[in-house]
Parts: sequence; C-alpha cells; structure tokens
Amino acid sequence: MKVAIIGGGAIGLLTASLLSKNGIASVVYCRTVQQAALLREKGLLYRKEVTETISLKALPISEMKYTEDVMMVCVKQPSLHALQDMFFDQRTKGKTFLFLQNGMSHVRMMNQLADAGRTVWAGVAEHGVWKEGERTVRHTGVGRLRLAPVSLKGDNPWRELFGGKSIIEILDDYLPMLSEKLIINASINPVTALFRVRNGKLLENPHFRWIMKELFKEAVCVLGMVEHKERLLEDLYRICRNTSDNRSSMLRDIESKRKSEIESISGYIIEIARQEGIQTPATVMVFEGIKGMEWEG
Ligand SMILES: NC(=O)C1=CN([C@@H]2O[C@H](COP(=O)(O)OP(=O)(O)OC[C@H]3O[C@@H](n4cnc5c(N)ncnc54)[C@H](OP(=O)(O)O)[C@@H]3O)[C@@H](O)[C@H]2O)C=CC1
Ligand SMILES: CC(C)(CO)C(=O)C(=O)O
Repeated sequence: MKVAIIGGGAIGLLTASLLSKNGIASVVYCRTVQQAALLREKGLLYRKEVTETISLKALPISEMKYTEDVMMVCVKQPSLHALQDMFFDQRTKGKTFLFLQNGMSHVRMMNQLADAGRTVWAGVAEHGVWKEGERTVRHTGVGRLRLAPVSLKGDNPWRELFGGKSIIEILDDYLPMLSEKLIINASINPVTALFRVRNGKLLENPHFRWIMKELFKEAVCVLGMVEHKERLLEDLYRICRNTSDNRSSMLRDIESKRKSEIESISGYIIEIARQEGIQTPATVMVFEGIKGMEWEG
C-alpha cells in the first residue's frame, strides 16, 4: 500500500516516522521544493531520547502524482482551503483520506469528500511534537492517535500501516472524537500561546491552571458534554502532563507569526455558544487576545 503524507510539518514528519518504524515507506509532499530536496537528500531526523535518521521520499506538492492509495493530510486548518482542488481531483477517486487536524472547520469538507465517493477518516493526535527544522522533528510527548470513519464504508488500513501495537485507537464516531479534542485544544492552546509557556506550565502555575479550567468549563457546556466533565478533565490533565515539554501548535504559530487555528478552535465554540445563547466570556477573551497578536504580526 502506498502512502502520501501531505505537509512536512510537526504532525506530518511524526506520522512519517511512526510509519517508518513499522516498515512502511511514505512520500512526504512538502509546500516547498527546498524542504522536499532536503528531506530526500539528507533524510528526516526524528528526535526523542536519541536522534534517528530516517530515509524517505519527499516531493513538492506541485509534483503530486496521485499514485498513492492513502493520503494523510497533515496541514493546519488555514492551509486546507488551498488544497481542496487536489482533494477533489478525479484522480483521487477510490483513495482513502485521513485528516489529522485539530478544530472543527474541516467537518463540512470531509463530508463533501465522502459524498463524492472517497473513503474519509478523521484523526486526532494527542502527541506533543514540534518541527525543529525543515528536516527535524522532536517528539516531546507520546500520546494516542485516535481515528474514526467519516464515510459510511471503505477501507480500514490503519492497523496494517501503524502496526498492531496500541499507538492507534479506532473509534466508531468521529464527531464526539473531534469534540473531545476540541475541548482539550480550546483549553490548552490559547493559554500557552498568550503567555508563551509550554503545556506543562498550565498544570504547575495555579493562575494559568485556573484560566485553562475556565475555558474547559465553557467548552464542555457549549458542546453539551457536561455529563462527561470528570472524564474529560482527567483527559485534559493527562494530555497536558504527557505533552508538558511541548510548545503547543498555536504557540508555535504565534512565535512564527503565522495565522493560527484559533478560528477553528475557540472561534467554533463561540459560534455554537451564540447560536445556543450561552455566555463564554473566557473563550471570547482568549479568542480576541490571539486575534490581536495575529493582527500585530
Ligand atoms: N504540533 C503538535 O504538537 C500537534 C498538532 N496537531 C494538529 O495537527 C495539525 C498540523 O499541525 P502541525 O504539524 O503542528 O503544523 P505545522 O505548521 O508544523 O505543519 C504544517 C505543514 O503543512 C505544510 N503546508 C502548508 N500548506 C501546504 C500545502 N499547500 N502543501 C503541502 N504542505 C503544506 C507547511 O509547510 P510550510 O511550513 O512550508 O508552510 C507545514 O510544514 C494541526 O491541525 C494541529 O493543530 C495535533 C496534535 C499535536
Ligand atoms: C496535544 C496538544 C495540546 C499538544 O501540544 C496539541 O494538540 C497541540 O499542540 O495542538
């Protein structure tokens, strides 16, 4: 089975590394010709306790050949729009897609792709990972990779690709899975990005922890998951602990002066809250804070 990874960022390079550890070669499609050449010629450096060099194939996205059976989409939410023509290209008919984004803005597009006859899966990564350089990824926190089908029928190649070990968890329903991860990201990401701290500080510092918990309470209420509050709070603390050394993806965006995923995460919660007539003052505050930082550039 041939695998394409679209996006040579933190999650894309981590996914390529996890596949390689299971003996599966993938092609990483990068935005730039330069990154693809670097990965191809020098290999990928995967850093955890030690550094491993992984040989892989990499191409610029402009050279997409549509020859792979599985497409794992690992770009951020704001970058999905520019790739839509490629997803819906006739040559992707019969292929399996996995979308590995935080947030909820891609739900409509995933459903349209499924309606257009592709096998579509959604996934959420609970790993902490960051791209240290164009060919270097640091795996700062090991977590679960949870996957669930969006289309009603189609292939399930994930055990074969990732191996039988417990690094993946297959679920039946993608919406609760995405909502649960949304609650985690709406609680962690904006706080780390506004105060420029690693995830672990949100547990250590009682003031940051208080803010995180206020965001958590609002998200749980808006998404109608109050009855699961205790379990979700445990998940939040577990993920924060497991990724304590990580700089969240939103913090990385703010540091790199890139557009963040705040609209797909806190923005989504604010939109639902308005429809339901629920007040979310803490979420609105951090949303405006992040938008303000993006505006400053
Ligand atoms: N980092 C983390 O710890 C975690 C991240 N996530 C989620 O995973 C998703 C990906 O995040 P992450 O990997 O951190 O983000 P990164 O910014 O590290 O990676 C995104 C990659 O996509 C590339 N890209 C953008 N546009 C295109 C395009 N048109 N064609 C090909 N490649 C493109 C970017 O290239 P370039 O850099 O050249 O612009 C970049 O390498 C997000 O939704 C994030 O929230 C989930 C769990 C943990
Ligand atoms: C799991 C976590 C919180 C890791 O930092 C993440 O999803 C992110 O950074 O976007």
